[in-house]
Amino acid sequence: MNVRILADKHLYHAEKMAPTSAELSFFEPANGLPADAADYDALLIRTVSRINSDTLPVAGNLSFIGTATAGFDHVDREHLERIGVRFAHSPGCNARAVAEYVLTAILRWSHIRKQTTEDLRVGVVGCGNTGSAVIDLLSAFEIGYAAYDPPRAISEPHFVSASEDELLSCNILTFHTPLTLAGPHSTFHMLSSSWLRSPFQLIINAARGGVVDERALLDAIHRGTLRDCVLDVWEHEPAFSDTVAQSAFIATPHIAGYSREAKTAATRMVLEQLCEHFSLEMPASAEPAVPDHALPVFSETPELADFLWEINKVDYYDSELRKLKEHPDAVKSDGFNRLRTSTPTRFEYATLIAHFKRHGVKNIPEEAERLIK
Ligand SMILES: NC(=O)c1ccc[n+]([C@@H]2O[C@H](COP(=O)([O-])OP(=O)(O)OC[C@H]3O[C@@H](n4cnc5c(N)ncnc54)[C@H](O)[C@@H]3O)[C@@H](O)[C@H]2O)c1
Ligand SMILES: O=C(O)[C@H](O)[C@H](O)COP(=O)(O)O
Repeated sequence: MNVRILADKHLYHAEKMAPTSAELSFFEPANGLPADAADYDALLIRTVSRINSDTLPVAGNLSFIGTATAGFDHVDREHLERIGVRFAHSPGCNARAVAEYVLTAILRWSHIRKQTTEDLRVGVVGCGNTGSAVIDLLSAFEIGYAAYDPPRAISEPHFVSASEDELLSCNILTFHTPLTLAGPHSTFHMLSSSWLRSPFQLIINAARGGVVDERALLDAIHRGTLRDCVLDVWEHEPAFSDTVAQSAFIATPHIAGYSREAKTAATRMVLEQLCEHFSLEMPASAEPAVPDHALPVFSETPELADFLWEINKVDYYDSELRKLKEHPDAVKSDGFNRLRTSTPTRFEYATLIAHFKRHGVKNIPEEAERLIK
């Protein structure tokens, strides 16, 4: 069978990793789903393409849709089941990348705000792939945490969730749940004025816009019960509120999970499921290699927070996003999407540190060893 695949043109390395026997075509997601999408056998998307009964009323030839992402709130899975299309995603593909973003943000914040990490207790909301990776890094740096995930405690008897009271007594909250609009554990506006009655030093949302009520967040900042927030995701993405962005300690355009390792894994995982579905052979794929020019110079050993800030791209995304402020919504949304798709993706810390050592970079902080998995 000649399998015809239609893929988002920004799907990382799709052309290098797709089965050679399949025919691969691309679409520009900014223009919506192409009218002929259902003529293909398989569709590969990212979070920016919504799949539901309006965008894809009938399956046509399609028997497989895969999103090369961990989250799938952009896909109506019940609709796909009704029209007989298999759905696949890439669970855990970017857990480590998001965890490194969160650690970097916490260390940067505590460095600038002059807080010692011993005084921090981080409430991790949602302890699946990403929340667990965050906990691994917090543990590696001896930062206290409370693991809050009541649904997981129900499905996994060995997992004990922190109580809501324990969670709300933390000074930092970081969110790692899916966005769900209904059900007993719905997460829409999970962080609202009710939880924000408790004082917090820092709120981090690298899950989905909508999990955090931005209006309640701003109110808490204005009231002084919340000191700072770090936002990677926004309620009306790709549009974002200037006021919220300007109030944020760090504001980024949904790139917490954007490492080359994560992007490679995301594409690979979804293609493996596609190959299994169509009985195709998956070609061997190589891990991304760091280009030689990416070498920092440290005249003396920096603090870990500065070292990570220097070698990460969070600072770049943050300053570029802020430059979009006060533009009309269409320009901001376009800029937001462009920043996400045209910025060369970062490498994870373990890869970078190994590369620096190989090339004799001096004065790497000793604590950076804890980032090697
Ligand atoms: N910013 C980014 O780049 C980025 C990257 C990856 C994932 N995400 C988002 O983060 C979400 C989580 O990712 P993951 O890979 O860890 O998913 P996952 O499915 O492995 O884990 C999600 C966890 O959240 C828990 N949960 C669900 N409802 C909850 C509730 N009401 N209270 C507490 N816990 C709850 C689940 O029980 C589960 O353990 C994704 O769905 C996606 O939306 C964002
Ligand atoms: O859910 C996910 O995996 C993340 O939000 C992911 O980083 C989104 O990636 P994109 O849709 O931009 O490729």
